[in-house]
Amino acid sequence: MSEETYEVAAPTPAMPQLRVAILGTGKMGGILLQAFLKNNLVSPDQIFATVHHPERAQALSVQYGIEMTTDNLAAASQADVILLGVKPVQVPALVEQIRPALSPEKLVLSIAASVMTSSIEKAAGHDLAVIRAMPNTPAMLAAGITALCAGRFVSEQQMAIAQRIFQTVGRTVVVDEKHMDAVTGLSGSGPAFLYIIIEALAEAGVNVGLPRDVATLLAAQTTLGSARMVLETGYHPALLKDAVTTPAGCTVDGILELEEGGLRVTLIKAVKRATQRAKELANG
Ligand SMILES: NC(=O)C1=CN([C@@H]2O[C@H](COP(=O)(O)OP(=O)(O)OC[C@H]3O[C@@H](n4cnc5c(N)ncnc54)[C@H](O)[C@@H]3O)[C@@H](O)[C@H]2O)C=CC1
Ligand SMILES: O=C(O)[C@@H]1CCC=N1
Repeated sequence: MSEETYEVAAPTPAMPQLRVAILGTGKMGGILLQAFLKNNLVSPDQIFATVHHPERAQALSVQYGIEMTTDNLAAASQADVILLGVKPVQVPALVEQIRPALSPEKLVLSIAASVMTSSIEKAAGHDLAVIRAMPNTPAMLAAGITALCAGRFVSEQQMAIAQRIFQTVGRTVVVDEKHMDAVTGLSGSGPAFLYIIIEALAEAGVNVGLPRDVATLLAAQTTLGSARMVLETGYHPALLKDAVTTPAGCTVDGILELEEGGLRVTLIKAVKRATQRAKELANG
């Protein structure tokens, strides 16, 4: 297995000096916040998070034992690394709001789909280090993958810091920014596509007589095991498929149905469509 594992994230050393702000602690921001705390990446007094509603800030503050408010500028002012976790269309207003806190020494990590590093740099009005990241929800189990790309003013050291931060939630891969919408359509949205496949396989199991819990277990573990085979053997998926397909056996009959139903083309279209939509999200 490679150094970067996906079952359990590579142990990420604590960064004792680092102070992190998460602005917009929703589904994805919340997953990241919990991972940072669980992995002792930073201690609770080094992390400052915000949400939109004061009541939610209060409740989450108690839940996580951290400073949690609705004051983005105050949170950003206290941090070295500022993670933008709001919706794409909300990013420009957020950057405008925290502009007084954006000095050239700070590192901005944006997980917003669609939003270009250049638009954040421009809104900051100076040479700001911006890294765009696209994590996915299996981050909750440290089984995610985060693609990262650097803006114009990012040093190698800052990219290394970003990788260490996102390694708390799984693997990381550095890509050119021109690929980020495609990454969004594939691995950002991908868990939703795969849950539908798992749900459908389980439904099929029920249809052929299995109890639902057994069918769901079989479908999910088969998906997990098959993914591990691709990652850990390095074999092409087609070769692994061939090994399952006994001549004149039952698998080939199932494959025929999949091809006739257009599963392959449908998945390609789904990723293409999600990629296309990812390009538009920054504009609402
Ligand atoms: N959900 C996912 O699987 C992934 C989401 N993303 C990106 O993460 C971002 C957030 O997505 P989700 O977590 O799914 O949405 P969400 O709606 O759960 O989270 C957005 C959060 O922003 C907060 N918020 C809104 N306005 C705010 C403001 N002015 N100040 C502070 N907080 C504010 C809201 O209270 C909410 O908690 C999006 O940009 C999305 O593209 C990226 C990768 C995967
Ligand atoms: O659906 C979305 O827009 C976000 C980005 C990738 C996953 N969720």
